[in-house]
Amino acid sequence: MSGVLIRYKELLPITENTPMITLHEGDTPLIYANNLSKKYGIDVWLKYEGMNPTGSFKDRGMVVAIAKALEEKSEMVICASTGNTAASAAAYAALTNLKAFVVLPEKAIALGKLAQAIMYGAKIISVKGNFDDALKLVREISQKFPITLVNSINPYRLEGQKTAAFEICDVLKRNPENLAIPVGNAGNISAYWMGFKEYYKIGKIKELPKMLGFQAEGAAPLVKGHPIPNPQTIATAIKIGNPASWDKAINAVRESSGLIDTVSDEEILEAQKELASKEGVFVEPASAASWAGVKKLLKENRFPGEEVVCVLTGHGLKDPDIAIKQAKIDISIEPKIEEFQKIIEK
Ligand SMILES: Cc1ncc(COP(=O)(O)O)c(/C=C/C(=O)C(=O)O)c1O
Repeated sequence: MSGVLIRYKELLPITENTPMITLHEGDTPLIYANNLSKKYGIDVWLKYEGMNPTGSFKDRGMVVAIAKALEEKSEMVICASTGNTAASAAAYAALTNLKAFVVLPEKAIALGKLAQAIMYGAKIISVKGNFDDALKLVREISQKFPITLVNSINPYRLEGQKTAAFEICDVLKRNPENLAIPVGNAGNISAYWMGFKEYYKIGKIKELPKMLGFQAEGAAPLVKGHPIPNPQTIATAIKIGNPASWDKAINAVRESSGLIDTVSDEEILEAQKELASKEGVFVEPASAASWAGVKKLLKENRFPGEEVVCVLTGHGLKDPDIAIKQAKIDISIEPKIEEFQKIIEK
């Protein structure tokens, strides 16, 4: 049987009472980007987390958080979300007959994610504010009501998400030299670092990678060094002004001698297009921040080394609006072969 709970049982907080649930999350592709590696002169690997059951890396952590909630006889779960946590919580709650409340910043959720939360049957609550306001509210709710909070402040979330670091090392049979990752609420960069350190401790890898975190220019509290009250970016998944795992993320960057930097919305959209058109890997804008950041470092001659694994955190179909806005329908013709003839002869 596949799934995160089974595959890394010994390294997860699993007891004999933990229900071994799964939507067959994890074991996502680690793709060698031939074209990008050739063009940019470094080895580029893509960890395609969009291939998880609900289309983002959130499933890794959610399966552990929901399994532990069931073990603790919880009947309701809640999360604030920019969309992917909500989609994942709704899916695993559906699987396990838990009631899920998802609290979303109004008018800021990508279409695909909203569709998922609706179809999986979550109770959708839209708040008049941003993600940070929503997170503050759900923290208060989970203190006051018998509802398990499943945001990445729930330690079981990071426990599950660290398994992506294990998978990368298992496939490469070593640690990667550098890991590039988008940073919003900062749980994922913290979870990867936790995973690499655990693998190092048990002798599975001989060295530790540098952690290269990237935030959107208009939503970069970790880079600016203070919360951003009104974060702005087209990459709605990382439109977060006050990350819950702030200290863990800074610690991961510091301990790994890595860095945290910003990328513009333009650089994000360019990277999203390049990943799709050059490697056939379609990711949502926030995910492309990892590749956009590597390109920025290469351009400024600051890239540390010769290899990188870019974490591509969510599938491109999550945010079709953004993708369609980038495209233009090239040609419209009468459905006649002669019309096509004119095109191909140009
Ligand atoms: C596609 C995608 N890429 C990157 C991030 C940033 O990860 P963290 O730095 O661990 O927050 C998110 C985060 C989304 C939420 O926080 C949510 O869904 O509420 C994401 O969906």
